[in-house]
Amino acid sequence: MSEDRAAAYSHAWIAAVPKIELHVHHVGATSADTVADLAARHPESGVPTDPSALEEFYRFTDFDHFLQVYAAISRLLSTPEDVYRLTVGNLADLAAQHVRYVEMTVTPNGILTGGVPREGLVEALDAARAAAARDWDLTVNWILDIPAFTGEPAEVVMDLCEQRQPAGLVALGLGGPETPRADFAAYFGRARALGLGSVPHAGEASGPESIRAALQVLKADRIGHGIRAVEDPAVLVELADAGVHLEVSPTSNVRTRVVQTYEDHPLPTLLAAGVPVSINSDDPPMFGTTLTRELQIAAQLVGSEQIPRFLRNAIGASFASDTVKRSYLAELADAETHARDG
Ligand SMILES: O=c1[nH]cnc2c1ncn2[C@@H]1O[C@H](CO)[C@@H](O)[C@H]1O
Repeated sequence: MSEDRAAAYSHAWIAAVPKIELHVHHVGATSADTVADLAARHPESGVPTDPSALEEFYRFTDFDHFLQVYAAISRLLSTPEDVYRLTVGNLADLAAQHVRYVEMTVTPNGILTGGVPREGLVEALDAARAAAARDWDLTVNWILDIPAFTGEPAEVVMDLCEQRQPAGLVALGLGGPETPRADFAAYFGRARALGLGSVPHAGEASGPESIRAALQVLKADRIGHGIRAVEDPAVLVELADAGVHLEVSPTSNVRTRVVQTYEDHPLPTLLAAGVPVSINSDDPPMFGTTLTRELQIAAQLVGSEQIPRFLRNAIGASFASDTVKRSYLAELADAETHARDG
């Protein structure tokens, strides 16, 4: 990693600043201790029951290997209480980093496969969301995603979208393997007709053509990752002109081996091209990181003076209410003033 530039904002300031998280996967945000506890109840799962052994389990050989591990952890959830405990724990970890607003991506398929009933899943998410608002002043909205595995049933996800469940559902996502994005056109058309946002992953494991399809066919409001836009200057221009925002997670890209090292990360090129970007944590414990650390890494890659801009981009590209947006922007402006004062 390049050495820190004359830091406008210190690592301590970044740790303390109020934050926004737009790209974090529900099960992928689970602490090692919670995963180990769940695994102890499912010895057949092959997931380590010792938190320190999880570190090795989380060493991914490539993106597909990462997806297999993710699926194994999702299947550990077997009751609504499991889902509630896991979700509240994950939201507490965000609140402790001064996250004020999160859009968390839930993959219903992975959890229902483990035997959690659909109503139980929805109730657990509703209760966790209410607890976060009450106990930590953390506003939570949800994105439901379709895992793009061949043959995976998407109607489960669409049914929940139609019922507007869970409370605070704001958008439809598309995760898992990067099969052609255009195959999912009908689902995203239905979601948009329901007033939901379109936030597919693209340009992570596959090239810039997936970003073009996400833009043109899925009418993406934002794109998960999208970093491989740098392989096609025309796609960079398309993103910048349309003002479509990329949710960038540097450590995720290094750990799934989409990018070889931090120095190779395309973040500086995206900024130079005028593409709006935010910094996110993706699956933080699985990648040995946190949102705070991702922002500190971004500061080292492109200069800490960019951090307030990333946070403003994030709230601007979010599906938060105007009230939440206004109150966050005031808090952020305050934090900037204090950095200058002191
Ligand atoms: O970085 C990521 N890229 C793509 N999918 C991801 C990522 N992190 C977690 N998932 C999750 O993997 C599921 C497969 O069961 C996806 O649906 C997605 O939510």
